[in-house]
Amino acid sequence: MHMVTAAVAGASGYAGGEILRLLLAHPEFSIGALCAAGNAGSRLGEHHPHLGPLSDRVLEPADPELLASHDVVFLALPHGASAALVADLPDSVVVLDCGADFRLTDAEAWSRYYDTPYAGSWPYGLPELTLPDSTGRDALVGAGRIAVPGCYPTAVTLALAPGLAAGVLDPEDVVVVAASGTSGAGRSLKPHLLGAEVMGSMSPYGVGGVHRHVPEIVQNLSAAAGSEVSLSFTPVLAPMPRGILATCTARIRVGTSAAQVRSAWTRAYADEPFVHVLKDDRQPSTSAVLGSNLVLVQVAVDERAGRVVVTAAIDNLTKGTAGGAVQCANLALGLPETCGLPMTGIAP
Ligand SMILES: NC(=O)C1=CN([C@@H]2O[C@H](COP(=O)(O)OP(=O)(O)OC[C@H]3O[C@@H](n4cnc5c(N)ncnc54)[C@H](OP(=O)(O)O)[C@@H]3O)[C@@H](O)[C@H]2O)C=CC1
Ligand SMILES: CC(=O)N[C@@H](CCC(=O)OP(=O)(O)O)C(=O)O
Repeated sequence: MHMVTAAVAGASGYAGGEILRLLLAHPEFSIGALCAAGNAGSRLGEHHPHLGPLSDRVLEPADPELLASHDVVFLALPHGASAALVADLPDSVVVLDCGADFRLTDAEAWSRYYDTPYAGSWPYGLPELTLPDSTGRDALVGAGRIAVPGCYPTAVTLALAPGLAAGVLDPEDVVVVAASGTSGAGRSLKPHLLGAEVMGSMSPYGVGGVHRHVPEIVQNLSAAAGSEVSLSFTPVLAPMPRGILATCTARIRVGTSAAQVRSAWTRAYADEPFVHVLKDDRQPSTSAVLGSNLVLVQVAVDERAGRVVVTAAIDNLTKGTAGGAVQCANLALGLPETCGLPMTGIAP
């Protein structure tokens, strides 16, 4: 097979930079056009000095004709910018959208949480999503368009879907608190994300069910459960560049043993290369998944509260965005799913 040519739109941003880091190590991809908006004309090294071999590459405007000359296009753009670009891309180009534009199947939910017009929905790029009789992978093999999940939805969905799909959890009482590193907010200047505001401090935001990942998580968990899930979701900003740690609890169905609960997760993830259910009482940490496509999960039963407590750690830029996108591109192209993806974190 010839090398797969890939263009990256949004190359100067955090997600675009991480996609390029992964593509540089991928044996089947060659890196084509690197596109940006206001930073078009500058060199990639100004934005991503860590991507040495690509330092002198000049960023170009994200022109559909240029993108269309590649086998694969990764879009890492702000919400609302993808639809106009893909309208002019032929079906033969495989497109992975890291933005939210094509993630939601419910137009009404989109308009409640986003301020751009509803663009439609594409196959959802979470291969390990546990559904009652299948996985999310089925929709992705050979797909031409894929909506890459948000970072919180990746962690929370992988934490809870096995228990909901197995029917051991009550879908009507799901509570999640998840902490994220600041790169999750992207690179553009945000006053509440200046160093002095973030360093040495943690703070919740989007409190009270208003965060735009609520409908995406509900969509995923409801598909796993086979019925509408009721979710309370609170994100927390943590003083670190990367990483998400999600703490997810749900009521265990009466009559379910602790062993039955845990086996829902060990069965679902037994053959998943990136998702590891931790043994004993070890807990996931964001440092252990840094730079990797791994998801570390622990499942504990709080017998007194009658609840499961599932903790999950990912790197928001790797499995939470760019790694997920490359994993989906592998599936779309018929390559081994793990091809080119980091299976280990960096420690200490
Ligand atoms: N950061 C994360 O952890 C995650 C991000 N995502 C999603 O990935 C996408 C990118 O996020 P992130 O990298 O963090 O954002 P950044 O703000 O860091 O980067 C945005 C990129 O998009 C480019 N851009 C902006 N507007 C346009 C436009 N109209 N046409 C073409 N290019 C444009 C910017 O170019 P320029 O520099 O020239 O302005 C820049 O390269 C978002 O949709 C985000 O929600 C998803 C999951 C997690
Ligand atoms: C820390 C932080 O600000 N995180 C982002 C989530 C980023 C993400 O996953 O992305 P999408 O925008 O692609 O949905 C937020 O809460 O908005």
